[in-house]
Parts: sequence; structure tokens; C-alpha cells
Amino acid sequence: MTVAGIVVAAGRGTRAGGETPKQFQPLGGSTVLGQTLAALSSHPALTQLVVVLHPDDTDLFAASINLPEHCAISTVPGGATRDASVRAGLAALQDGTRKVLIHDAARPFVTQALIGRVIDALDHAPGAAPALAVTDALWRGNDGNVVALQDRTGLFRAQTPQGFRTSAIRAAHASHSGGAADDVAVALAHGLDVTIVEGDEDNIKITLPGDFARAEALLAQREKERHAMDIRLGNGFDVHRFCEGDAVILCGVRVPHTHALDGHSDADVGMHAVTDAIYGALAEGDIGRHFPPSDPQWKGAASEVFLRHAVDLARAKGFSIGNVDCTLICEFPKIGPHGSAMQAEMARIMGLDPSRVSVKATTSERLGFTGRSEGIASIATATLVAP
Ligand SMILES: Nc1ccn([C@@H]2O[C@H](COP(=O)(O)OP(=O)(O)OP(=O)(O)O)[C@@H](O)[C@H]2O)c(=O)n1
Ligand SMILES: C[C@](O)(CO)[C@H](O)COP(=O)(O)O
Repeated sequence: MTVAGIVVAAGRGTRAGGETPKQFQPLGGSTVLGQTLAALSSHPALTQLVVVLHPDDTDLFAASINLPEHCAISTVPGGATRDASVRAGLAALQDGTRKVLIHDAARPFVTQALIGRVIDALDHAPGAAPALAVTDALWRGNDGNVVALQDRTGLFRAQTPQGFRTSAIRAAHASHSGGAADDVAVALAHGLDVTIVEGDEDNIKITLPGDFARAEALLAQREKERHAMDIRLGNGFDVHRFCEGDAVILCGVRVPHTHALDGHSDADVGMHAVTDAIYGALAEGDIGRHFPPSDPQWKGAASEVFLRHAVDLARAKGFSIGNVDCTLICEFPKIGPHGSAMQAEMARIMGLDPSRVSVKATTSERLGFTGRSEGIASIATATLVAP
């Protein structure tokens, strides 16, 4: 379903002050509007963004915004009021746009999760908007004095993006007389149901001069969290049965034996468990997902191919392998004499120091299928670390 975003950025930001309207003031090496567009356009469901600009700001926009490439962005001139600007944005939407999210340029901290909540809620209602329940006591004041208490039951602080089925909000704006605080007000006046979805405390609107310092602090906090160490743990388990043959391949080493291991690839049960542990730590499924057994090209493949793929995937996602620990479970062959060679081979394939790779073995006390020497099992764990 096509989802578009309208970013209303045609206001003058009089309350925020400054030489330029607040949406063009600097924030985190970009501008407020630059951060807002980056946040919205990175949501995969949004395929079109319309930015509504004051006619005086066209040059400011061109000079200060780095447009992302993967989302079609266009600009249209806004109006004297917020709702006039929204109407200009609605008129510019591509045909076939089923859902539209209308967002303030002045809310640069909108998250992917919040955007997703609004989009999803539109499957069940013509309108959906984020808000936070009022949790403080509310007073009515006059001349600096409290004159009454205000019941806060059922009160919410409204946020954007406010989402709508496109045809419904177009009709609502077309029949509205103007002067609405937001698009939910327009929708309600037209009789549309609007679902409240959970808002976000960080989704602030830059309104007053002090909000810029708050926004920089929020950005710094996000940067800190982004660079915080991310440690992942994964496990893997694999079994291969014995078949006719004179050697098994375990952790990349050929070990002479009375049987071989049966499998689509080289049946290296130890390397498969380690590979699955890495995929597990990345939440990337298992070997079968990346190398389907139904695909003839993996017939007899050296399992090194699978392990390298998992390690490369981890690196591409910014992780290094902290360590791996693999246990082979069998009565025979005896693993001890080959343990160092297996450790060295696994370390070589993963590009790790051998001190980060453990290969050990145990029997199952002659119990179960491994005890009856029907096959070999292996379990493994892997830690991945992103700095
Ligand atoms: N004629 C208008 C008025 C407002 N907006 C946009 O609506 C959003 C929310 O409005 P607000 O925070 O009130 O912004 P301003 O109108 O710019 O602020 P102020 O009232 O302080 O002048 C802002 O992103 C603003 O740019 C708009 O596109 N067109
Ligand atoms: C749309 C809005 O952001 C909802 O909170 C808000 O109503 C617009 O800004 P204003 O400060 O009320 O003008």
C-alpha cells in the first residue's frame, strides 16, 4: 500500500526566535528540517515526501538540506496557516497514495517505531495519531495564581505524524472552514474516527528558544546510545548421521574414521553449529535460509563457504566475532588429537586469533544416538561485538 508523508515547513517560527525560521536553524550538523526529513525518509514504507515551504525559504531549503536518494521528495509552496499548508501538500500527492502521514518539520525526533504504529493503525481506522496521556496535575491560572484545578482524565498531548487514509483527509480538509490546530481537529470535524497510538516523549516540537538546547541534548544522547557497545550471543546445534566412508570432516579438518558423515554439503557438523550460532546472534535465521539444501550448487560444498558468509554478514552489520565455542558430541572418532588443528582452521577461516576459538568434545556416556555411534552432534555459541 502506498504511503506518503507531508512535512509542513512553511511556518515562521516566531516563538522560537532567531535569524531564520526554526526549521532551518542548525541541529546536529544539519538543520531541524534536515533531521526531520532524514528520520521520515528512512522509514521503508514511505515512498513519497512532500515538503511544504514558505515561498521565501526556497533558497534556504536548497542550501541547507541534503536530500536522501531513495525516497522521492518534492516541494510545494505553503499557505498562511498550518491547515492551508497541509492542503497544499495534499494536493501534491501522487495518484494512488492510500495513506498519508502529516508531520511537523519542527519534530525532528520522530522514530521509525512511532511511524510504524501510525501506519499500522490506519488498517483499522481512517485516522491515527500519536499522543501521550497527561500525567501531571493540570491547573487553570490567572495573573500568576492558580485559580482552579482542571480534571486531566482522558486528556492527551497531541503529536505528529498524524496519519489518515488519503481520500478521507482530503475530503475533511475540503469541507473545513480553516483555523484548525492540527489535522486530527479537521478529521473530527468531518466525522472521521481517529485512533490514538502511543506517542514518544522525545518526539518534541521545537517551539520556544530553549527547545534548541533540549534538541541538541537529545541528539547527543542518541549518538551516545548509537555508539554504546552492542554485544550479541547466538547458539547453534547440528546433527549428521554416519554413512559409508573412511573419514569425517569436523571443524574443517579431515579425521580418518570407520564411517563418513551424511549430508548435502561436506556434513561438517561442528562448522555448521558455529555458523548457525553466528547467524543466530545476528537474528539472521540459519544455514538453510542462506544456502537452501534444495539448491544443487551446495551439493558437497565445503562448509567453509557457509562460515565465511556468516562472518562477512556479521562484519557488514558492524560486528566483530568476540569468540566461538564449539562442542562435538560423539564416542568416536576421538577428537583430542585433532583439537588444535580444528581450532587453527576455524580461526583461519574466521580471521580470528586462535585464542578466540574453542573446539572441544564430549561423549554422551554411550546414551542416545551419539552413544550408539549413529551420528555426531554439535552445539556452539558465538558472541558478536559492535564497538
Ligand atoms: N502557515 C504555516 C504554519 C505552520 N506550518 C508548520 O506547522 C508546523 C507546526 O507549527 P508551529 O510549531 O506552530 O510552527 P510555526 O507556525 O512556524 O511557529 P510559530 O507559531 O511560533 O510562528 C511547523 O513545522 C510549521 O513550519 C506551516 O507549514 N505553515
Ligand atoms: C500539530 C501539532 O504539532 C500537534 O501537537 C500542534 O498542534 C501544532 O503546533 P502549535 O504549537 O499548536 O501551533
